[in-house]
Amino acid sequence: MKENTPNDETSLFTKKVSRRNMLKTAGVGGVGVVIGASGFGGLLNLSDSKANGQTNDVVPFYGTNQAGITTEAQDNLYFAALEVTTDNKSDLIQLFKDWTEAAAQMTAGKLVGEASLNTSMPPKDTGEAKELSPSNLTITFGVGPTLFTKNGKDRFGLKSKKPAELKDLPKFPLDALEDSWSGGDICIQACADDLQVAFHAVRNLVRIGRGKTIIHWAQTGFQRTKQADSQKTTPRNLFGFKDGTANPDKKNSSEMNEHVWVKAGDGPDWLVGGSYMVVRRIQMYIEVWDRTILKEQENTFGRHRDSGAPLGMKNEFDKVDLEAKDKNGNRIIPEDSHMSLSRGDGKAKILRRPYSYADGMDPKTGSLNAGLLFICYQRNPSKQFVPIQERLAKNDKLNEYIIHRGSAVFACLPGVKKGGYIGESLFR
Ligand SMILES: C=CC1=C(C)c2cc3[nH]c(cc4nc(cc5[nH]c(cc1n2)c(C)c5CCC(=O)O)C(CCC(=O)O)=C4C)c(C)c3C=C
Ligand SMILES: [Fe+2]
Repeated sequence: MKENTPNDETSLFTKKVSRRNMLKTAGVGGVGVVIGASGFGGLLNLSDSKANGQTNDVVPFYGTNQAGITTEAQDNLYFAALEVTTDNKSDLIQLFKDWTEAAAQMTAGKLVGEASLNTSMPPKDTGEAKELSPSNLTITFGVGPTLFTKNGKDRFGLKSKKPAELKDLPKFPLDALEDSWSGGDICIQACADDLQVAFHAVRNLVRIGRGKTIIHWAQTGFQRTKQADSQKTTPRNLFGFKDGTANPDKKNSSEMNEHVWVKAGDGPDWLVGGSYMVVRRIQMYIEVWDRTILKEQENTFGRHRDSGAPLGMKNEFDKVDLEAKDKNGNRIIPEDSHMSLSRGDGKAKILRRPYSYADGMDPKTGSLNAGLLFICYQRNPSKQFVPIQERLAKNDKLNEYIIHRGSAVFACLPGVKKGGYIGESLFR
């Protein structure tokens, strides 16, 4: 553990702006609130910093693409898959409008709706994020195949708009999928550097949707916090390995255009600027893994555990040579290792954005109920996730230690401009 370091001038200027301070600031009409900077020679004018968009933990909600896809992964996730219970298209459109307004408020660190002193009504905002900073909250909305047609019914007249790629994944060998962890008409992925902020976001959206939607399944997720790893090294999964090393570069827009964002000609125009999300809830047999010798663990992934380097190499980002042989002519990186199979010829890439989960213990076995909520984004699941998972499901050494329990595919909607609403292009 690192020692606490005293606040310095820089940290004062990057001090997080809490929802309470933002409200205070809004209430004084442009006159800045000065926070305790005396003695350090610096004053932070919250009004100015907010007006200039200088708060350091706000991810802009509006944009060409939705946030939460190429955004650097926050520490926590709250994911919900919803079922739509209304059959009324206008109600559904109004819901997306209401969600857009609330999501824009919450990601900016504000409360939902106007504050009210009416004690005869439930408050508009549920309150648990009141003093909390925006925490880099992102809220990402997606629509599942069943929003378009369910049990043969076209409830919202959207059937003709359904993209060919928006369909259930094929059944893979060893799948043990449960309905209670699969599918959904709509998904909400809320990510934040504070779990209470992420939970608050989903809770308030679900509350707004009451009478029109119900929760089908939900999952919290975590990774190491950036506070615990100030170097922001690649996070490790619950098997202790660095997970995310060979991801495409989120900051490289041409890579994102090639692998992540749907383009004109890929399918219906309403999804241009969106992306397909594949979610798999994968249970990890932690106790079995913990009894496995290190050499076998490393052969399973094809990487060294501590450094994250490809087997036979020293550093995490050293070039991978799947053909490299040892002095006996054997491959250094086993052909059935997770890296070898997931990489394949290296052409089909996905943007992985997974979170670990830990949900108590399995009452049947007494073992820890933990795993990975594997979330990935791509332009075309049939050409990206599916061929990779087909190779993994057949031969991956990792299959001895994991089991897929849930599966869902969503079309994540394009981004929204101020004045517009999420899903506008679909309902137009
Ligand atoms: C079908 C897609 C994938 C599933 C499902 C999946 C599950 C899964 N992965 C790990 C841990 C690691 N995965 C790593 C690399 C990696 N995994 C996939 C795809 C799926 N993984 C890809 C495309 C890659 C990159 C391959 C490459 O190009 O090198 C690694 C190695 C480090 C890294 O690059 O991130 C680890 C570790 C777990 C634990 C898991 C299911 C529980
Ligand atoms: Fe993987």
